[in-house]
Amino acid sequence: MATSLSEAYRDTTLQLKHIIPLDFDSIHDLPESHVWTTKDNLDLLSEKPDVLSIPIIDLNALSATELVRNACQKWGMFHLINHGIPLSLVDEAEEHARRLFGLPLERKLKALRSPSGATGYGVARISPFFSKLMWHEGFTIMGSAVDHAKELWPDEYEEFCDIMDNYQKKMKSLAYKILLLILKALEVDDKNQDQEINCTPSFYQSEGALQLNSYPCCPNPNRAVGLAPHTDSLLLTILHQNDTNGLQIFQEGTGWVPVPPLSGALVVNMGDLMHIISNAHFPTVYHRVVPNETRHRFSIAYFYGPPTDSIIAPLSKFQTPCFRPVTLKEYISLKSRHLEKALTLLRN
Ligand SMILES: O=C(O)CCC(=O)C(=O)O
Ligand SMILES: [Fe+2]
Repeated sequence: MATSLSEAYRDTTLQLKHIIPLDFDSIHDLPESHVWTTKDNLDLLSEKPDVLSIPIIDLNALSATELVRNACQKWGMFHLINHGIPLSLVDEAEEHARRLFGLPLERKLKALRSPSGATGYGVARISPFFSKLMWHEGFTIMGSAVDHAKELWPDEYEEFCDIMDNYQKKMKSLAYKILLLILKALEVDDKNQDQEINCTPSFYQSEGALQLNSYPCCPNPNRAVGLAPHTDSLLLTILHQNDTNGLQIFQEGTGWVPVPPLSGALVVNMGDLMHIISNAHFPTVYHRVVPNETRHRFSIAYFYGPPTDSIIAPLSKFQTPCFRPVTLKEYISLKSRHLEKALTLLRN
């Protein structure tokens, strides 16, 4: 039987300190557990001014394929405008994320992710790889949010679920459109997509996950980290960020480049699987979030991938594949044990 995405994430058991976030409401100073130093990977000084910025692409532009190809090659990321997602839906989803994170900690803990689970309230999944904790709390949804939503709001969970369902549905069809555009940018002929993509026909029956992120105002942002540097595992991520800075991407030879929010736009970034499929022509984006002293940042990330049993490999047009084939399930397991080294382990 096919493995669902949440089952694929269920093979690790974590300690509670790597699940339960801080009670941010009761904290006025940065606790030692959250103080990062250069040794802990805190490298804020290399941040570059706003002179560099990732491209803005209009989904309906005649030259969209060309623009996507250039953006993916150089940045692995772009802002997307005219994406067709109603802004009212994005606003509603953000509003409900705020409502969730605004609950008292005791209430949020009712929906705590279980030690071997994939969904619910908790710290970032990458947390066990770092000695210090992050200034962040998250809520992960895979499929229906109903079980956890009932734990949060026993009598009024339906609206939250409806909005998250609708948001995921719309994101999924947008992600599919973007995938087709990217395949075109990689010069995969429409007719030969199944053959070119060296994996099972079910590749297009995608699975996705929704990650709500909250980064409360931080008493000492220069010594804290919102979300530690990482790459996203699946094919591509579509991100909404509220009007608060924080996201940065790492550019080889340049350093950390800020990705300030652009009103009405969504941020699209390549994940590890796209890096594999493109035979490393498109970088997987190494990114992080820095906290803010006066503003509370919220973001909503939709991670889009193929079914977990799909085999992922460089497109067959690449004569010298630099990665060996891998199922998504196997890749998730490699990543949860080796984080960024997982890709290196697949190198031919
Ligand atoms: O909050 C953000 O901008 C980034 C979120 C992110 O990187 C993630 O959820 O994987
Ligand atoms: Fe990410």
